[in-house]
Amino acid sequence: MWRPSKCPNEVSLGFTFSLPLALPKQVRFSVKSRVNRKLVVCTVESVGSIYQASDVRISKTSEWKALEQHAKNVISKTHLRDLLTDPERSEKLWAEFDGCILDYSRQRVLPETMKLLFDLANRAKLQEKKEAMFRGDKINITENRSVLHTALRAPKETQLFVDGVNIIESVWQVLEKIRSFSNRVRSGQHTGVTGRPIKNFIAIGIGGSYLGPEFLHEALRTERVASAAAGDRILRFLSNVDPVDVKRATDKLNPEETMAIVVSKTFTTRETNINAKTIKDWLIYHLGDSPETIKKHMVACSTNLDMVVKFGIDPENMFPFWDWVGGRYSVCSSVGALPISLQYGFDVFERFLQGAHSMDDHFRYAPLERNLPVLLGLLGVWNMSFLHYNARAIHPYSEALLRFPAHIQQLDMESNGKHVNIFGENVDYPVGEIDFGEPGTNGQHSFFQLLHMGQVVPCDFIGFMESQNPVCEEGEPVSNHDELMANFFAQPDALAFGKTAEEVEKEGNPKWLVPHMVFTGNRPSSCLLMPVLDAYVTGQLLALYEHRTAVQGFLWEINSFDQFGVELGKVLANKVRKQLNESRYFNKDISGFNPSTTRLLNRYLEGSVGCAFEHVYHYE
Ligand SMILES: O=P(O)(O)OC[C@H]1O[C@](O)(CO)[C@@H](O)[C@@H]1O
Repeated sequence: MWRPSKCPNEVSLGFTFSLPLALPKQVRFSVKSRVNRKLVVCTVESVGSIYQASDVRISKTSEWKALEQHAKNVISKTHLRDLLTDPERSEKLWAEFDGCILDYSRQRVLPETMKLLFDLANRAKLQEKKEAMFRGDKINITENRSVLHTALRAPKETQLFVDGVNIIESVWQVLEKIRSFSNRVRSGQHTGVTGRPIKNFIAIGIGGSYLGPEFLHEALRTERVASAAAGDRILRFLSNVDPVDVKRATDKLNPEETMAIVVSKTFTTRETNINAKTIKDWLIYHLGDSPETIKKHMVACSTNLDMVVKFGIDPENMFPFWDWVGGRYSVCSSVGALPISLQYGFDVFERFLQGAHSMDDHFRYAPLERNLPVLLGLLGVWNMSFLHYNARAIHPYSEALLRFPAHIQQLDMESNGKHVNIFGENVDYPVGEIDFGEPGTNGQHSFFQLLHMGQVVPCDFIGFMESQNPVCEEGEPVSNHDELMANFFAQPDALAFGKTAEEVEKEGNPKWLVPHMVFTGNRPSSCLLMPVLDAYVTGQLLALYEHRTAVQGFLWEINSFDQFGVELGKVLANKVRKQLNESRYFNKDISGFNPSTTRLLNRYLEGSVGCAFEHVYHYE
């Protein structure tokens, strides 16, 4: 597939086209064309040979049809209760890598189903697409960008050239800068403006500039090595533009000992900019309005040096990353590296990178049949597109992963929540699940009723061989971690086997009550069993789920790496902001909105602002 790029500004060719060529690498050449009678010369570049407009669309291939038939004629007639009696099947539906075990025998599949899914993966050129991603081809075609979060965790000695630059060298330059800066702050060499050591950090960012680092921070907070390294330091996150979040983030912190880390890829995100401004004012109010205050107490992670400098942050205190790192894939860049290294030390962050890299290599090189992210991705496609389950849940049996479901929710839903394929055509099959989850056992006492008796939601159960914080309570039959894990083992079987009317009756329940107590079962899930949750394992887990999302996007032939869906709401908020400014301070009537919004806005304006500006600014 080919796309026009580098056209003169006034010309938008607005199309992509294919040539009957399948070239192995990206190439560029120029074409002359007449647009509005003007002769223009554009550079045209291949986005690689992985997508050809002339290819048969995935849902029209014989491999896709075979799976549809298989779902209808074979799988629909099976029940997990029966499938799980077959030891050979259980043995086959199991894969292991580097301490991580995936048992997918409770998925509604047979070994034959997996074979058909591998055929589909081959037909979708999964191997080539993976390779194109790792190689740095511009597979994010709508934004003309490479997708190289895997380069963020590549070992220092490796090389990867993108547009003539060895990006691994750039990655490690930033990591080394973070290592040295975090060492200086942690050792007290870099103090606050009043000379006090810095021991509180507020990471200001939203979406991908927040959820990944927060999940990682929570995962490490109770881990032995990381928590010892953190000492009495405090790391908090400020994401929501709700001023209440400012209160929560700054509550009881001494500004003299606090550093704000502004994390924004674009540095144009309204929520982050307002929060950064609010924290800047908070620091200035308490520490004085001198350039030193900002220099000592504010740093940034961004791709936008100009805006960082304009904001007033010393360019020396900016830790860059690159346009080939998508926001939701950015936790391994300075976005996660800086806050986590300040809180826990760089060594802990480096272990996290190593875990992620180990999973990257496995994803890149292991055969499909033993490849954990590929297996998870294929099962996702199977459940969504062939069995039509449109949601899925993640249940980590570890409180330390309490923010993991939220991170995966953004990662996956922002990536695969699409309605057109890579060619711009409507997809004629369901893509993009609704992801949600809670740590077990909390989820069990909340929404599991629906999972057992209501809609069918495929689940991932994530458990750990050992606890981060082992406790044995005298008089109890098992340790607290075993108690937790008893649930990890029980829930998938309860979902799979259910309980028949006959079984309920046998328990002596009155007849009228029986239907209320029947569990239909046949509800699919996967079990991931991992070693104790440390920085390395957290890295493995992250990469596993990042690649699962990519696999699904590759098979569905969608672009998992853009996010235009978040734009429309932002544009409308701009219009509302202008209206609020004009109505509140310049007595203008609400205009230009539909009747429902006009009514709501009028009602809202009856409320009090609760604070005042010194000078009212007319917003344009
Ligand atoms: O890092 P930035 O540029 O502030 O963007 C924050 C987030 O906003 C989004 O663009 C949309 O919500 C995310 O993709 C991104 O992670």
